[in-house]
Order: sequence, then C-alpha cells, then structure tokens
Amino acid sequence: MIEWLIPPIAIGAVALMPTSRMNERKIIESCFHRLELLVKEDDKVYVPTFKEKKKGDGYTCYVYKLPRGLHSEEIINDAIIIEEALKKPVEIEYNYFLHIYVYDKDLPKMFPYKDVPDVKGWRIPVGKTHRDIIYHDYDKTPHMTIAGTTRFGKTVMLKNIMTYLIEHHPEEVSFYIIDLKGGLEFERYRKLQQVNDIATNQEEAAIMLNTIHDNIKEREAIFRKNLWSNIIDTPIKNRTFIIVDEAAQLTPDSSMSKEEKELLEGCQRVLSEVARVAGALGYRLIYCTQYPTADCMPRQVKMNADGKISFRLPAGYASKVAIDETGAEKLPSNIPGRGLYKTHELKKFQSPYISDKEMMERLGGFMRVAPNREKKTETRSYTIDLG
Ligand SMILES: Nc1ncnc2c1ncn2[C@@H]1O[C@H](COP(=O)(O)OP(=O)(O)OP(=O)(O)O)[C@@H](O)[C@H]1O
Repeated sequence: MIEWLIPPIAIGAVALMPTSRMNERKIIESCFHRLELLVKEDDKVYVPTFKEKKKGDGYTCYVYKLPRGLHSEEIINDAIIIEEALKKPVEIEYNYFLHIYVYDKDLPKMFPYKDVPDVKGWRIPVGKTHRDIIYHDYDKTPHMTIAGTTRFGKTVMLKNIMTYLIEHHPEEVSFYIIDLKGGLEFERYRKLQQVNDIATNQEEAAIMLNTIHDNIKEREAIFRKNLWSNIIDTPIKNRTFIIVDEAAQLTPDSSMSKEEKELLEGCQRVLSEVARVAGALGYRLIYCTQYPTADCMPRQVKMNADGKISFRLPAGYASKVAIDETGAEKLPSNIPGRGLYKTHELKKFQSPYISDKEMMERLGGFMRVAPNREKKTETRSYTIDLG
C-alpha cells in the first residue's frame, strides 16, 4: 500500500492556513489533520491519500485511499465537521475508497409525497438526498427508531410510512398504534381497514401489547410447526407494524406508584421481545420519541433497530442516544423534515411531506363503515401466496 507520508511540521502548517484562502481539497485535508484522521506508526504519520477529483451534476467528489488502520466510519461520523469547514453540504461514502461529495446547493426544503416514486417490496421513502431517494426496507431491517424534538417532522414521517405501506400493500399490512400524545394525531385513521387498534393511554397500551404478545406466541407456534425461521422465506405476505409515539410515556420512573411502574415495565418487556424475536415473524416496530434517553430507549429496542432516524435534537448527547453519534443537534432549526438516517452509514435527507388532507384523499377508500374500537386481535387471516 502506498501511503502519503508527511512530516508533522507540514500538518501544522496546513491546519493553520485560513480556510478562506484554501481550496476545497485543502480544507478537507486540513479537517483530516484537525480531527486526527491519521495513523501513526513509529515516527511516521499516514493520512488519507488523494486519488482524484470528479465533477458531477451539482457536486464535486474528492476520492481518497485510506491508510491501513483508519476506519471509514471515523471519517463518515465527522461529515458535519467537514461540512462546517467548507460551508457547503457534504456527504461521505465508502466503497473501497472514501468518496467525499461536496454539493453546490443545499437540499430542497420541501419534497412533496406525490413526487415519491413507486418501489416494490416492503420499502418506504425516508427522504430525498442530494443524488437520490433513501428507502428503508422493512424486510431487511425490521425495526426502526425515530427521534426528534417537537415540531420537526416525526408525525409527518409516520403518516408517510402509513400511507405508503397502505397504498402499496392494502391487503397485507396492518397497524397497532400506541399514540400517547393524547390520541389526537391518529384517531382519524382508526377507521382504516389496516388499523387493528389504537391505544391512547398507558392502560390501553398494556392491553394492546398483551394481545400482541399472545399473537406473537401463536405465530411462533405456526413457524415452529412449519419449520420456518424468517417470514421472508415463507408464503406469508402479511406484515404487522407496531407504532409507538411517544416512547417516553411508556418509561417507568421513580415518581410512579408500584402498580404504574409494573404496568410500564410489562409494556417495555413486550416491546423488547418484539424487537428481539418478532422481526423474523413479520412484526415491525417503529419506536418514536422526542426525548431520546437511555431510559426511554430500552437496550433491546435500540440494539435491534438498525434503521435509526433523527430529526433535530437539542443536544449532542441526545443525538448519540438516537443515532449513536452527534449531528442531529446541528440540523437546521428552521427546516422541519430535515433529518439524519443512520444504518451502516449516515445520510442527511429531506423527508416527504404529506398533509392530513392528502392522506385522507389517498386512503379514504380504505375506511370501514363502523369504527374498530372493540377489535383486539388480528382478525384478517394471513395472505398466503403459494404461486
Ligand atoms: N417533511 C416535511 N416537509 C415540510 N414540512 C414539514 C415536514 N414534516 C413536518 N413539517 C412541518 O412541521 C410541522 C410539525 O411536524 P410534525 O407534526 O410531524 O412534528 P412532530 O415532530 O411530530 O411534533 P410533535 O412531537 O410535537 O408531535 C408540520 O405541521 C409541517 O408544517
């Protein structure tokens, strides 16, 4: 491997150059130095080696080869710092080489839901990036967390997800919704054929989760009988989504009575079990919170939710809980729908926008004549496609 060896004195010189007089490449490389993205071996210092600069439509891409021992995640996690130094939007990808995309323009502030293309499978649009649209695939990554301070787009995101799934899988998708923000947001969707039940307080949530737990046990028995290990390899087409909004309301704390604590601990246990084992059985958890703390994000949920979305958060430590790294606190304070999507990489997006009116227009045909308050179990049978 050819490394670019530079003496420490040169590193210091680049770091001290005023950024206004440097070109983009030099600014990027001075960030590498300031962030100590280098490998020291004996008295030598190895830094990423510049390979080429590519011009694209609306962007310039700087390609680097990383020295042995420097992991791409260390740099990808620092994209926001490079972005601040360049004063331009930046995206970093690793594909044998490190690709640093520097964009001429910011993302659009509005990405209408009607502009989202149709895609097959159990994918939903997370948002628009500079070069494409990110989709989250629930058959690959069953569980998801969504964090974000109030009024930055969590509820709109949930409505995008529901609308997209119902439009693409009307016969196969079903939802259990735990709406602990007064039940105001989702009540109007209770009559949707795809909505099994909505819980609007902690007691209703506990009853609903108990039902879900029973259903999981029944489904486990079916899987065992058929020697199935994952729903995607079975003829079962159905998927059941459990939406929790707001998770902090299901978090026990020391001010609560013993009964209250036991109720919420029971809820947390079922949610942890869903995250741990029920993904393979076709259950998908979407777990939302305004206040990401270690307490309100149970370890099993966080560990098993490999798709993590965050809208703006008040501080870096909240961002670390939500997406395992800082950055959400640096999202713009005046752009709702702007977020970060963390999987093995970190991407910034503008999420689709759908209004309640448009959601109603799109889903109006799926309303039941009578509401479904009494329904506690999945009454629709599995859709099994043997073709
Ligand atoms: N993707 C988006 N594009 C454009 N505007 C958006 C988007 N998402 C949300 N907004 C705007 O921000 C407002 C608040 O969004 P939303 O209700 O989703 O916030 P929230 O995070 O769920 O807040 P809360 O936690 O208080 O319920 C919306 O009414 C809408 O005006």
